[in-house]
Amino acid sequence: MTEEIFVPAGIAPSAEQLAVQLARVPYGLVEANAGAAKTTTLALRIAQALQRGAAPERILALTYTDTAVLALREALLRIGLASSTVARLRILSFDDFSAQRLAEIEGGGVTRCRTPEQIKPYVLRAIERAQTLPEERYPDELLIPGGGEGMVEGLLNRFAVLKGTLRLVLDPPEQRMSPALADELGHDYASLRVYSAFEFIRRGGHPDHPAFRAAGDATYDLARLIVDDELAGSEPHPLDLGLNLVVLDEMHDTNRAMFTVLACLLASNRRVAFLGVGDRDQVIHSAAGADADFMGAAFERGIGRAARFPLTASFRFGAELADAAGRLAAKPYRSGAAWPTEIQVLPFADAATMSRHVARSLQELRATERAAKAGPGASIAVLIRQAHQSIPLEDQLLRAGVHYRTAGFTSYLQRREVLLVRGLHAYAQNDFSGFDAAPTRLAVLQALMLFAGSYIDSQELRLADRVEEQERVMREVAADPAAMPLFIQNHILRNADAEVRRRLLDAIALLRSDDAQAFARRFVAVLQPHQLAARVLVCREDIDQLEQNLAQLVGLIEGEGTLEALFRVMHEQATRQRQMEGRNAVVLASIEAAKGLEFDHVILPGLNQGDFAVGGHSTENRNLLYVGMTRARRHLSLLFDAQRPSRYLFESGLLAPLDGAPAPGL
Ligand SMILES: Nc1ncnc2c1ncn2[C@@H]1O[C@H](COP(=O)(O)OP(=O)(O)OP(=O)(O)O)[C@@H](O)[C@H]1O
Repeated sequence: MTEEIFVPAGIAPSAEQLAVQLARVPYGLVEANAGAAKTTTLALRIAQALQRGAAPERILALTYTDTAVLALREALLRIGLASSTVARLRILSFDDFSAQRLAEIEGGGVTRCRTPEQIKPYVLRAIERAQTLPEERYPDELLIPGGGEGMVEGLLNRFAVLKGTLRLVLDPPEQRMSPALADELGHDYASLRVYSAFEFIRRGGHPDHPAFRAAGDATYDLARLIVDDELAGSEPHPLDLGLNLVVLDEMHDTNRAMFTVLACLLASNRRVAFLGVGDRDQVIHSAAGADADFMGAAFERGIGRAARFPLTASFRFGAELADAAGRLAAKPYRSGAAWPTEIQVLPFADAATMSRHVARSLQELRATERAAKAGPGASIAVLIRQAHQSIPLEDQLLRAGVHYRTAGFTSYLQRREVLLVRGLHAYAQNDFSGFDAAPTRLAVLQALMLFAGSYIDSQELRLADRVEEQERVMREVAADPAAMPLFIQNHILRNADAEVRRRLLDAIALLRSDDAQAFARRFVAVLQPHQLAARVLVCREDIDQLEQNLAQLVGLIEGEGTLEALFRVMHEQATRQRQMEGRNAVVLASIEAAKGLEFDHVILPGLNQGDFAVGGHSTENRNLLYVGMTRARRHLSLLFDAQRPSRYLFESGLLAPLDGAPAPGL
């Protein structure tokens, strides 16, 4: 009997795609380049399973990120599945799926912490606990200067690797931990001791479930239950969902904990088939132990023999871009698209000129589209490496009237440090009328509180009442602009630590003087944002970004001339931003946030030596450019500082080194 084949809308599947769609193998794997239709082919495989009679609830699609969840949903709708059917499929990120299963097992009640700042108090308590345990045999190893504040980020990174790799779960050391053993395990003794104290605190208090979970913890906790054989006796098995099909997108980002859950999932659903897809050159999350080998030999070793399917050509872009991406990633790259992709590589004298160029070309493009009245305009993304790059860009987009939305970071006008400065200026001028919406005034108060050191943002139950009370009072104050100055004076500045208060008051005096030149020259030195941020934020990258954000903000004064004009323009821009239309908006996003998506035009500004390869050349930095440039369908623009092009522009063959020129830098 020949089977009925699902026929998608809009595309004619290639023979390679059909082979995957119709496969009847227990396990299938596809390793293929960006744009080679991996997500679309997963969607086709799902559609075929539905065609064969599977109920949507018996199909599970897993991804690494929330963006990939959206990309898969869109691919399913694009090939013609009804939205009511797509809504019934289980499409989840790995961590959300694990959290859902654990909620079934534990009965819920576990708080999920979303930011490192929310976990910070627990890490500090773990350091304290590790240092004061009476049975500690190497107390000298645990002497940490300065109360451990500066170590929180590094510790969290090490915890993520320990959890992602299940290092201490699969291979528990037989002897008691010692500095020599820690060394053998490839970690330092202090980190491992603080890690056990942290896990003790996280698990403490309740017999059935932990107190809280941060990103990755749900997958780790579920993997632990599996490794410790704690699910084996349950009837039915908590991972037996009667599934017919499991698909996994972005499989290159799989770590050991995820793989353990996947293996158990496939073993617990008797009649399940599996299809995983990925691209080794898109690994940008190796910090949590991601290892592309789980698509390779490790799959065979851990789960079973898999049929391997090719998808050899990119449907997203033409041969020029396939060629450049192939050179960058040093692999063969074919294009199967019926159109050429135009690539522009443009040098600029500085970031301001570059931003003006981007805004002007987008303005012209939208005007041409409007004149042609040809339906929805092209999809456009400006993809940036670091959030602070958005400030001159957003400033120019707002001036040019280009509608945009941000992804992966908040718009610069809403960032905490920018709200802090705008709030200090309004306080200095005793005029909050520029903040015309109560939620923005509330955000200003929260930013001031945060940097003054009086903001409570904690998941700890003993602080819950205080958090709620603080929020209530701030909401009340924010409702009335006239109440802002007194509250800032009496509750924020007065309660701030003496050193911080001095800096804030100096900054206010400088803003009150209305002296643009003094502002440009001295504001950063007076406010000392680095120290201000280091007291409250956890990640070095966030602290650096905050400092860079303020430097960029101060730089905007050049275009304005007076302080009054600068802050008035920001108020006006914030109002204009609230009125922007979502439809046809340009997407201004981090590269990470655009992974899995595609756009007709992609603009990548800032391909400069020293800017793009944050922290120096690494595979992850190269992969970020690979991910960014392969989002483009028809046009790709790479913009760089004429004096210092990134070495990746040479590696991708998009810039030719001049004869006798020095070797390109980073
Ligand atoms: N048979 C086909 N004919 C024409 N276009 C196709 C075909 N199959 C897929 N496409 C299109 O190719 C583009 C890339 O597909 P898709 O997003 O699935 O690639 P991908 O491999 O998942 O990419 P990435 O790894 O970069 O996220 C999409 O626009 C999709 O609609």
